[in-house]
Amino acid sequence: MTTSAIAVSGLRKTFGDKTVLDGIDFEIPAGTVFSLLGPNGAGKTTTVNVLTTLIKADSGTVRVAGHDVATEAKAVRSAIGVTGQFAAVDELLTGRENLQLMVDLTRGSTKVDKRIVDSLLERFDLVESADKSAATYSGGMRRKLDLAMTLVGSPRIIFLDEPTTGLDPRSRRTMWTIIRELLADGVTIFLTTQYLDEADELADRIAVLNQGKLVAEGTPEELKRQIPGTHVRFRFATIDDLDVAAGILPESTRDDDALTLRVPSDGGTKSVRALLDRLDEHSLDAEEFSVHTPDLDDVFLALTGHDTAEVVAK
Ligand SMILES: Nc1ncnc2c1ncn2[C@@H]1O[C@H](COP(=O)(O)OP(=O)(O)OP(=O)(O)O)[C@@H](O)[C@H]1O
Repeated sequence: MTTSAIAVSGLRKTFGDKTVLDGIDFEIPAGTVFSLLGPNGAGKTTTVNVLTTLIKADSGTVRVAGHDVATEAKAVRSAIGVTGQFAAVDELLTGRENLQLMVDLTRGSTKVDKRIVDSLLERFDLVESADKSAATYSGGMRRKLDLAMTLVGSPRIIFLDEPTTGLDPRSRRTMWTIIRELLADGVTIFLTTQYLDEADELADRIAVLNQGKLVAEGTPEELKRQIPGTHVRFRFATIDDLDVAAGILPESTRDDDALTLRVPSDGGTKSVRALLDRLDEHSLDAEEFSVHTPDLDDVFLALTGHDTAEVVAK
């Protein structure tokens, strides 16, 4: 049985007369990565804050790890880990001391648990700086330390609010590897990010938040198929075959040099099969065919209404 780690229904939140979340619904199966995308100010952090019990929703139900965030906040808090945009690192302490403090708080004991601290320092590539004060850390090192601190209590659900913002490519990769390892351990991850390639790389499902509503939800592939620009490309053996095919598929555009036809399509199995059937009716075989989808940047721009014309023109 698949259980939902997080279930959100009819979630609304207003600040004064500004409606930030206007009735949103989603479910996240346990052991998956869900990524919430949206332009600045869309309400991503507000969503994270409601789900992690930091602020109360105006209406709707939110269950995290089976508990209601409004009435069972304590149970929710003990099941989750949160790494925020503003790292919870204490700058006066060293990296090692920050981690140790978290161990002490989590375990309710002052006994030094050197092994978990050392293994986290190693895992996050922080051994060399472990005994330097966190004030000397770069933004990226601070983020890594912050996530390491989140992992001390082995939470089953982790909220990562823009975990790689400001990280150099190598640190981003380290983060991605760690996120994948967590996933392999069955942890559920709620990820907000401004990097669409990150969502593409890591997320099982993506939701796009715009003006208080979820304007799209699906796997990265499903989202890419929804927007203009998706097409099927056929390559033919001869110019004669290309001529015939262009007659059969008048909606296509042809490239005589490459012997290819580009046919607008949602790229789904049904549509591709229908195209192949139309060629088959004329006993025409393509040498090869491929489905081309726009990348997530295109999806994001199209769905959130920014620069749609530019996307369509591609
Ligand atoms: N405590 C608050 N009081 C009033 N308005 C708020 C409060 N918190 C957030 N907002 C407003 O709610 C909207 C959504 O903010 P939120 O931080 O959730 O967006 P976001 O999608 O996380 O944006 P970003 O990508 O810039 O972090 C913004 O217009 C913000 O100004």
